[in-house]
Amino acid sequence: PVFVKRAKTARDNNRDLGLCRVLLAELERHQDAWPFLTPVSQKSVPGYRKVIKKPMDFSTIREKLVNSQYQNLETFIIDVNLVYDNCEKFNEDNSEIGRAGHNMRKFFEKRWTELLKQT
Ligand SMILES: Cn1cc(C(=O)NCCCNC(=O)c2ccc(F)cc2)ccc1=O
Repeated sequence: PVFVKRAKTARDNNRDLGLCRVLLAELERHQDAWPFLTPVSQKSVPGYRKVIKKPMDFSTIREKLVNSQYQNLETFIIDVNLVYDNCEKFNEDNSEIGRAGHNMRKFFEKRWTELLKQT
C-alpha cells in the first residue's frame, strides 16, 4: 500500500539534528575542508562579496546549528550545498579550491545517503 505520510514529531527533529551534528563534524575534519572552515574574507579575496550573494561556510553552519537555527535536515542540507555552489561559481573546476569543493560535495552526498539509509 502507498505509505501515508505521518506528521513529523519532535523525535524526528531530534534525530535530524543528531544527523546534522554527525555530518558537520565529518565535513569539518575532512582533509579538503580547509577552504570552507571560515568565511571567505573580503580583504584577502577582493570581489568575492560582489559575485557571491549568499556566502556560507562550515563555521557559520556550526554556529547556526548551535543556536538551533535549523528546523530540520532539509534547511541544513540547503546551507551545506550553498557552500559548494558558491565554490563552483567562484572557482575554476581545475583549481585547488575548485577541486576541494567537488571532493567535499561528493563526500557529503555519499555520507548523508548512507546515514539516512540506516533506519
Ligand atoms: C571557498 N573559497 C575559499 C577561498 C580562500 O582563500 N579561503 C581561505 C583559505 C585560507 N584558509 C586556510 O588556508 C585554512 C583555514 C583554516 C584551517 F584550519 C586551515 C587552513 C577563496 C575562494 C573560495 O571560494
